[in-house]
Amino acid sequence: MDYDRSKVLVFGAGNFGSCLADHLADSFHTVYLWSRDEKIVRHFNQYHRNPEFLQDHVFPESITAVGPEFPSESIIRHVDVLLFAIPTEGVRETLTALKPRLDEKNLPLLIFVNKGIEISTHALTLEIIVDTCGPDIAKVAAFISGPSFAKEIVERQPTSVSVASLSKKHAERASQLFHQPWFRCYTGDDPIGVELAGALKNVYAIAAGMSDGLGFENNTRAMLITRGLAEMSRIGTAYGASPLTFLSLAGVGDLFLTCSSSTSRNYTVGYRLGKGEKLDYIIETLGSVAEGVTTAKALRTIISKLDVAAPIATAVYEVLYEGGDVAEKAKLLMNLPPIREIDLPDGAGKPAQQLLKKLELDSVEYETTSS
Ligand SMILES: NC(=O)C1=CN([C@@H]2O[C@H](COP(=O)(O)OP(=O)(O)OC[C@H]3O[C@@H](n4cnc5c(N)ncnc54)[C@H](O)[C@@H]3O)[C@@H](O)[C@H]2O)C=CC1
Ligand SMILES: O=C(CO)COP(=O)(O)O
Repeated sequence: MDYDRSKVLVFGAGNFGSCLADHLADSFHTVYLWSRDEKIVRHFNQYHRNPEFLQDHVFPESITAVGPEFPSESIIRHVDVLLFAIPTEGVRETLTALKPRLDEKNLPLLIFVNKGIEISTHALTLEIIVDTCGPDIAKVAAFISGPSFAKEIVERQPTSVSVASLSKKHAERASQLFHQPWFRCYTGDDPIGVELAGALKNVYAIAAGMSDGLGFENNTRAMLITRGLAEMSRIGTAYGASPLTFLSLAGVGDLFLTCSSSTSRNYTVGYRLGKGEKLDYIIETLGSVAEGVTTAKALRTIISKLDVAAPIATAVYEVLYEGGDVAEKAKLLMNLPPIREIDLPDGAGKPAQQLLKKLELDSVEYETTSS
């Protein structure tokens, strides 16, 4: 596979699929952009603009929009890379249609950029890939996540992301494909952690938006980001992901971005809920996907199964799905009993042991709690 000039088929011509198609075409790759919307395909090929998303942007003429029919076997076998930029709820259906069209002896690189958990199965994308395409394909899939608003990438604002795969070689290939002076990629081997971080931060972005919508300011948002990160790491660690992944671009980087900007759809959903709007109306008028809404539901079940404390995610779920009042939930969160701040995995990192020893304070023991 020649990564100087690859042939890439992007699934999904929404904000992020269009943005990444633009980025890759600008790096001289041959790009096909699939949309199931005939109007987008026609308009894109004629005017090099997307009539629904990133409307102000003119795309390179070299991008070919394809659709609305599912891409044919001939185009799928013609490309080196398949890039999936569709919401998580559409991934199973897309991979099921894709599988019989793949050349098993000459697999392309599969890259996923969605940030969510499937609502009916509580599955991560890695699990959906195993279910639909088998473990051999899941082993070489790469996941890209991190603080990366589509609108800012098309403006070539300096951006960095995490790229994870169980296969080092494939993480490096995906990184090499996207890496540019305006777009840095950092590779890693914890796709589950990267996926969870990307999905969970959306739920906490809804919480941060709610807080701003209620009229709270910087202290409250900083508290939600920090305690949200603690919840994310706790859930991720219970899942078997590395706690350090939550300190990456995919973790704290994206959490910070989406909790602090009205460019985020998830933040916007929370903000409008905080202002008293109804969820159904917000979703109907948002014009784009906010994955945190479905992820909050899947996460509620995961939290109970793993038996981990996640009071912020639980409060978001209760507002979204049980008619909970935003201000009431905020009050309840603030009235939880005081707890120890940092949860440490068993036996790990007692704080500053050497200094405590020197000060003869090492016999003082904290009780370990995990709430
Ligand atoms: N917009 C952004 O800045 C970023 C988005 N993402 C993630 O990328 C994914 C896609 O997001 P956006 O492009 O922003 O959403 P979007 O709402 O702008 O566009 C989604 C696109 O996917 C299509 N789609 C939906 N369901 C589909 C299905 N079942 N089969 C085929 N196509 C389907 C829609 O028609 C639409 O064109 C989400 O998981 C999002 O969290 C990740 C990083 C940044
Ligand atoms: O994930 C994103 C940027 O990294 C986009 O966030 P929203 O989906 O909340 O807009």
